[in-house]
Amino acid sequence: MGSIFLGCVGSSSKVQSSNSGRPKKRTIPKTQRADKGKTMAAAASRTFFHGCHCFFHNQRLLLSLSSSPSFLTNLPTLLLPHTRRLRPFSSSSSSSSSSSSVNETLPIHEPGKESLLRRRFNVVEILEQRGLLESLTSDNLKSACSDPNLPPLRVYCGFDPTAESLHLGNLLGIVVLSWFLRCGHKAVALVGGATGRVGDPSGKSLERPELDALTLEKNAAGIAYTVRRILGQNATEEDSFVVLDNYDWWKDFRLLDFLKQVGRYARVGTMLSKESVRRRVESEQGMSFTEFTYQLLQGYDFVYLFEKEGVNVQIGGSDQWGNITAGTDLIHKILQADGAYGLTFPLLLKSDGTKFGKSEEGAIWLSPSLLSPYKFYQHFFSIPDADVSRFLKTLTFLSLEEIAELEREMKRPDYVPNTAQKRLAEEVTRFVHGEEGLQEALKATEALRPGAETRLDWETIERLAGDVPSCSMPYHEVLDLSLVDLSVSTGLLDTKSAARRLLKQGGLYLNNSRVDSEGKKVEAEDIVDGKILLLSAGKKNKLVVRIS
Ligand SMILES: Nc1ncnc2c1ncn2[C@@H]1O[C@H](COP(=O)(O)OP(=O)(O)OP(=O)(O)O)[C@@H](O)[C@H]1O
Ligand SMILES: N[C@@H](Cc1ccc(O)cc1)C(=O)O
Repeated sequence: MGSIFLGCVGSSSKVQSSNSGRPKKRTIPKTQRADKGKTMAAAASRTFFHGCHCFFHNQRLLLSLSSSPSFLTNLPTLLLPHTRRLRPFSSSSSSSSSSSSVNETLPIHEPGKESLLRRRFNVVEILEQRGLLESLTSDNLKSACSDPNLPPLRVYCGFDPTAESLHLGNLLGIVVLSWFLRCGHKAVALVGGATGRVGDPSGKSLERPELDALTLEKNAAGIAYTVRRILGQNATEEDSFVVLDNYDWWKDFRLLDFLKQVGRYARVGTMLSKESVRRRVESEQGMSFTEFTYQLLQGYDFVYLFEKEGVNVQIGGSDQWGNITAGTDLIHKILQADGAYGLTFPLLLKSDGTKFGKSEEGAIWLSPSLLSPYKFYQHFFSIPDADVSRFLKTLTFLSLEEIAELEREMKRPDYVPNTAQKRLAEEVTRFVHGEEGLQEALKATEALRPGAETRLDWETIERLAGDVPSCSMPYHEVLDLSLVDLSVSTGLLDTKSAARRLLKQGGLYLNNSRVDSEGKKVEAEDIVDGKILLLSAGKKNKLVVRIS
């Protein structure tokens, strides 16, 4: 498995100019706020204000909590007035139909809740400390996110349905949304049912292949389900997030209205200067007009969400900077409103420096139907020591103190290898697949460990068959066959001499029990529940044999 690392994690974040594709260290100039802007801002503010929650703490309490092992995992339970489970936005529907998703508006403000407002944890500082902050459109977000006199922020992150599942790279967006939720803010996960039809050119050297409507709908439903599941099982506050689909507001938007309401405010020079456009325009293939317009679609999404849902922060990977600033610019120009922010986080990169994306090879899928919790867990369990600390900071909610302690442990002579990886694998698997998924992964890991005491049953091995190679053989061919021959005829090992060598070294296993004798043959009682066998060559190379 290739190692992965987070690229360009700066010690301090940049505040970038919104107009150019290149980072500049200056803040967005304040536009003059016209009456219309005031109305919008007030409307946005009104919607933000409902259901807000708070943290009863002072600096001392924060410090003492931050030294507890998983203070922010437990933080809502410790500090929030409400500890109810989230109302199942997440499970109320298992698929997202675009028309129903738009009805999932965040609830209306409950009067009297403002009095509960206290100083909040500063989510931007937390992200910065954990290497999850690349750039901000304005430093004002740092104060806006922790000011007790302001309503909670509403933050959104978009995901285009270009595959049926999200992947590890997308998980960063969900983690960042989750940090906002943990710090008392509200979140919107946006599925790009419309933008997925256009294709984001950001970070792509070639035009994306067009997907048919049915595939897009299926993918959108899968992604909405995954985000709801993950945020739902990790949020403790009812009504703190919704999942929307931008097809809902794009499907009836007519071209002439778009040109009048949006296109008129967009400057072609600015659009051309975006990183995603410049690179493609200079390429041999060039860029279609369709993909060129992408930034305006995502830009208008922010305008729409700002106006209708009171969303005032958009987050995304650093490749999204151009699209996010297209949105803040349009909010300034169309609505003449301040108070919209963009925040990007560094991309999770593979060891070859390429973005870990869903259309790349070897994606670590978040959907259990594409990658079992066991395989997901194993991925993190096998991460090189050099990457563990960064992954703990960016993908888990463990306190920095606890991570530092794990780092210290790793340097001790009596350190048990993979202890930190185990913790990482447990935390990330629980976050993505829930406690049940984690237990499934742990059970499978134990069952697959050569020499494990666990008695294997047919169901356990059958479940593993999705994760390891498998084959079928008739009962009469398997019975009495030597293990050496079986290893070769099933393709587990290439040659009989390789099988004999491994057996002598003690590396050949049948149903987790070491095969000691070259003469060992398959007996009726070796066939688990009369249906299945598990062969292992060493720790990692496994094969399931179904008996037909
Ligand atoms: N490797 C990554 N690291 C951090 N964020 C990522 C990564 N890949 C995608 N994202 C973020 O996930 C969000 C959704 O991205 P998107 O839907 O384009 O997925 P994608 O995996 O990049 O798709 P594709 O591979 O088709 O470009 C964006 O904010 C994007 O920046
Ligand atoms: N452009 C984003 C997805 C997205 C779509 C619509 C938005 O409004 C926001 C984000 C991506 O491909 O990564």
